[in-house]
Amino acid sequence: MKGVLLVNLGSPDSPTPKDVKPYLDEFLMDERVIDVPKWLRILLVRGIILQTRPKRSAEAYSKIWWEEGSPLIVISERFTTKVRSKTALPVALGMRYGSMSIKKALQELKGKGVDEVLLVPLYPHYAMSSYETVVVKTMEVQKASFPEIRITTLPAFYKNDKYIKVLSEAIASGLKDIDYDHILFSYHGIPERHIRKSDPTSFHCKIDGSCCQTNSVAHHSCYRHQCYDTTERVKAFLNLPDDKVSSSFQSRLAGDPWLKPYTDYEFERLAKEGKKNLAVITPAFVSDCLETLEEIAMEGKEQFQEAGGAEYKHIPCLNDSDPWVELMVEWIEDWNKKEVLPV
Ligand SMILES: C=CC1=C(C)c2cc3[nH]c(cc4nc(cc5[nH]c(cc1n2)c(C)c5CCC(=O)O)C(CCC(=O)O)=C4C)c(C)c3C=C
Ligand SMILES: [Fe+2]
Ligand SMILES: [Fe+2]
Repeated sequence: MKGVLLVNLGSPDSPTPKDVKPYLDEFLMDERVIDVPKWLRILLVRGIILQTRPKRSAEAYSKIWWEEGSPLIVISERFTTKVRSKTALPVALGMRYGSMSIKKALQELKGKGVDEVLLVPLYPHYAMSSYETVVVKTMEVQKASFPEIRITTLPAFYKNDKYIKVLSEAIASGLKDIDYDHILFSYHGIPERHIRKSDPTSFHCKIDGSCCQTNSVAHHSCYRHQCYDTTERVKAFLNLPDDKVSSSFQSRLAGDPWLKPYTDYEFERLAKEGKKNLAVITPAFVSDCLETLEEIAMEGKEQFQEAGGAEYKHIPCLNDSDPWVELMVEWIEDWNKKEVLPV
């Protein structure tokens, strides 16, 4: 019997340093997130980062936490409930990090007689620290505990026509509330090194981005190319003026160079260039979370206005909106009935 496993990133159990610390430990000790030798990762994560970050992150989580829990978890649960109500297949939700594990979700599916699973990493773009780590972890759990289950993975959908339509229409609806001078597409950043590592040709990806317009097999796994592609496709769908749209990368950790331009520098640059009214979209995330609600909707607004900007609007992620739920159900049914996956 077929079933569906939706996987998002995960959150701490509560916005306290006590619960944030083990969550960050699991997250940052992932070799696809901090990709250095294990001894150095232990030194960096446990010896340095976890000494101070849990308190700072807990404060940030406290600002956005809902009565029902972490926005990312609550939204993912609402999405799952809606998807479940529109398909006959069993649908389970797991998280890559934290207590809602992938193992528990697979156990739930197995309990319902499922032996063929469609794995849906809830990320539009491929990055080794997001999409890839979900796939690798799920395969590890499958091999160790559920050898009878066969897994098929939904490809990254960053350029799928139907996804671009749903995303563009959500953006168009958000843009009605602001007489914008500029629209910033802010994607979660990754260290520059990661896109080199994900390049199967070992020579295509250039750190300056000059490679991303040339067609290459490397783009199947080039996060930066895929982000720019999403921006271009939305721009074309909505017929947005070229000079009013740009892309940037947020949420970097100190240390190595990350993908540029950096979102926080862009807020300042755009305001200083005289852009008064700014709309910000965050398409690397399908659900609102710490990185969109705190870093972009709260901190970003302050940064933009302090630098001279006036109106500022963060357009929400797709969350549990009906068009997004319906598209996911369509992909699930295509796989269920025709073994077809979205391209
Ligand atoms: C080396 C560090 C990190 C990489 C690489 C990274 C990539 C990456 N992350 C997301 C999506 C999310 N990240 C979120 C939070 C978050 N991310 C990092 C670090 C890296 N992410 C940290 C330390 C945190 C925790 C919060 C903090 O201390 O700042 C979230 C939000 C989680 C939530 O509970 O709301 C998401 C979602 C992607 C898509 C990605 C690669 C493309
Ligand atoms: Fe992250
Ligand atoms: Fe590229």
